[in-house]
Amino acid sequence: MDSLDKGKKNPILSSFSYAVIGILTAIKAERNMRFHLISSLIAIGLSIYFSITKIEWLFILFAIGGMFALELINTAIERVVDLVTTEYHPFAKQAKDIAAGAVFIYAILSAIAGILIFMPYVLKPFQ
Ligand SMILES: Nc1ncnc2c1ncn2[C@@H]1O[C@H](COP(=O)(O)OP(=O)(O)OP(=O)(O)O)[C@@H](O)[C@H]1O
Repeated sequence: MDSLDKGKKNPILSSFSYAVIGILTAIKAERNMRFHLISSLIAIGLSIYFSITKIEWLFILFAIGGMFALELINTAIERVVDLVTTEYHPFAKQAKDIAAGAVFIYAILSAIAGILIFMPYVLKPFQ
């Protein structure tokens, strides 16, 4: 049995544990992941504080989950690019910048969703 066959006895459990290891590795290595973690905790805290509706929770949870998923994919792309070359290559630049672009678009959308959801709750006492 070589090292890649380890854990094949329970494939569901092992792929779950690899996924958790991947998430923890990215949180440890990537500053952006830690930023998303803190932002997510703040968003969840505000959602509980303002007792937002079920539909609003759905948007918040999809914003958080989507952001983490995209940042993980972006990190994986960065790793693969660095594995292929640490030399300057225009395709390496394109791959990293395009993946970063995907994260950026989702981050903007998530921020807009957050503002649209929380703003009315914040402004309510002043109306
Ligand atoms: N091998 C490469 N060839 C050409 N350009 C590269 C290469 N590696 C990185 N770059 C460019 O440098 C920028 C910074 O790359 P880096 O790998 O530090 O990722 P990053 O965008 O700073 O993300 P993070 O901070 O999450 O690691 C990239 O966005 C890309 O434009």
